[in-house]
Amino acid sequence: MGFVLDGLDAEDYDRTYNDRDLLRRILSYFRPKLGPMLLVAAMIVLLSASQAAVPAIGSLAVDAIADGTIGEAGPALVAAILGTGVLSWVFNYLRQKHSAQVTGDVVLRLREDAFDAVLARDLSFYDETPSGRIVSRVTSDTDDFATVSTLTMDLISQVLMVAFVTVLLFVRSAQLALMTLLVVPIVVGLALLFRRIARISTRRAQRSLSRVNANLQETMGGIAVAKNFRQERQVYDEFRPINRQSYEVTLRQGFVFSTIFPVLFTVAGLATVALVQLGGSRVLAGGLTAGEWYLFLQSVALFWFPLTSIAAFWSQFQQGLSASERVFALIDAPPRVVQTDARPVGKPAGRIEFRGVTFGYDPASPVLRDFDLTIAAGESVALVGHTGAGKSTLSKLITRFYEFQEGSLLIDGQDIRSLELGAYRRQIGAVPQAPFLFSGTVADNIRYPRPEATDEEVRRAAAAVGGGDWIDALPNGLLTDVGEHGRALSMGQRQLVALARLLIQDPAIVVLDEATASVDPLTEAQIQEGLDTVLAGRTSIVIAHRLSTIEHVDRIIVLDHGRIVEEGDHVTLLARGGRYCEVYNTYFRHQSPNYRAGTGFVTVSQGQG
Ligand SMILES: Nc1ncnc2c1ncn2[C@@H]1O[C@H](COP(=O)(O)OP(=O)(O)OP(=O)(O)O)[C@@H](O)[C@H]1O
Repeated sequence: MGFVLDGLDAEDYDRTYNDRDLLRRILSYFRPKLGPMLLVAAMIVLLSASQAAVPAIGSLAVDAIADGTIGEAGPALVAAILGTGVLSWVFNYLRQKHSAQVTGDVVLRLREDAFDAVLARDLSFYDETPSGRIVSRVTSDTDDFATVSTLTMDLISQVLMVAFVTVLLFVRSAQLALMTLLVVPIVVGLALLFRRIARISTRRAQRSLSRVNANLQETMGGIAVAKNFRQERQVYDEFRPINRQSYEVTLRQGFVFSTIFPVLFTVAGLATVALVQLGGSRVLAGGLTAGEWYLFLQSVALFWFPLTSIAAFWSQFQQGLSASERVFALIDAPPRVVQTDARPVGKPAGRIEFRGVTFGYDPASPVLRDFDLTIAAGESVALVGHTGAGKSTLSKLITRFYEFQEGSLLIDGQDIRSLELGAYRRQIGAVPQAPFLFSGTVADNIRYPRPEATDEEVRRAAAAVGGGDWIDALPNGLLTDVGEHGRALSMGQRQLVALARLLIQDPAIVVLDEATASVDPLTEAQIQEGLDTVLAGRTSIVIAHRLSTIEHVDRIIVLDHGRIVEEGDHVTLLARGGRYCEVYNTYFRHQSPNYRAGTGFVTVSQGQG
């Protein structure tokens, strides 16, 4: 279907639940609310009965007029109509109040479960799923689900009212009642047929909307880059087809839904004509009273009302059902990182061994093949190599953000899969290139891994990093507000905060992706000093971008296309003139204090590579 449906595929964790499972799942959310729901149900029954009483009283009035007894019966009938009006209002008020409470509670729990599931997802989930799509599952999808429960209660109420009217009609004339019921199978058949089509087009509409959300979210995230490169036009041009697609899909959904009404109204109109004809001839023949005839006409009209409103609600109903399906799929998505055991971790020494590890983001094209590497406890290792060599991939496996396909990864000789994941992660200090700071103060951010850390501990950690002078440079010291994502701090300051945070966490293993952005020499020196403090006594794996790091570490590992092509310390490797020297010439040479453009190249031996 070309453009209109492009990119509207399901997420790979999406699934289709059959109606029974979906219903069972939905009901499981309502079960804890059984008490208030029974109250709502009682109110619905009473409300429907009092509404159905109105045409019944009307038909008594018509009969009373016909046989001339309206004079005596009139006041009682008027009082009955008024009474049922007041009662309807009271029942309706109680129903609305309690059903709003039930729905609100259910959505609250559903949203908590969805958010909990999102937090539990592996990092691969976030790499693969645009955050806008996740946001729309947790927010608008749960809202759509709320609409379903409100609509369901409305529908039940209407259907009950029809049931009461039908009973009344049966009491007065079985023949007319049976005539009215004749149309039910036709309408139900049509509605069932329509249901399938509606569900498909609704699902597409939701996906297209979440594509719009995802695009907006990404744009906001990268707005600084877009503006810097004057790409506003291109960003807009990318948005337009996605927005257009949402328009087309929603329009198509509207068309699908609008087909049901003409069909239903036609059937309803034809059936009403037939019924009026049949019933009218019976009245003329004297088989029915005028009151029965009145009740019959009212019933036919009432009968169509819930049936057409089922169709009218169908779109929202379908929307809510497929929304709930999407939320459940998110909640049920199986984790990729699977632990086989939950052995206690304690304080590991920090020995890391990759044994024949094969891993690919897409298993069909591995990034690491049969990879072996042993890092001793307390050793500091720098990973270097051209972009895409697999440096970050190694760190993502150690942090257990991704699941490898073959081989084993041992921590202190124990299979990484057998460890208690939460405890293991607490022993891993991972620092990304651009450390993320949460809104709050510098102290809040340093305390992040251990909220119970005292002010004194926080102050000591900050002071231990780079001598602590950087804190004095902050306008409000440790109480300086870092702004959204830490934007109020310089890149260098953010890195210093991240290092102090590591000291509070006190992990056994540090995995650090060094920032590529250069900072001023003073901050650089503070960061270097901070690193020396933070890495002392811990196993560290640094994706190195700074000359001072590669000069200081115990061992440098040169990676190329997921393989180790050389290893050793800086001096030995430089002397060897191999692959390391190529990498050095490209990335590190210019950082030397003696660097002058065009000089300082290290000779690479022929035949290397
Ligand atoms: N989330 C991902 N999904 C799919 N492929 C990925 C993903 N992350 C990395 N890759 C691929 O895996 C390979 C290794 O990437 P990796 O990020 O480990 O390289 P790197 O050496 O850290 O590079 P850089 O220095 O640029 O960060 C690359 O070919 C990259 O395209």
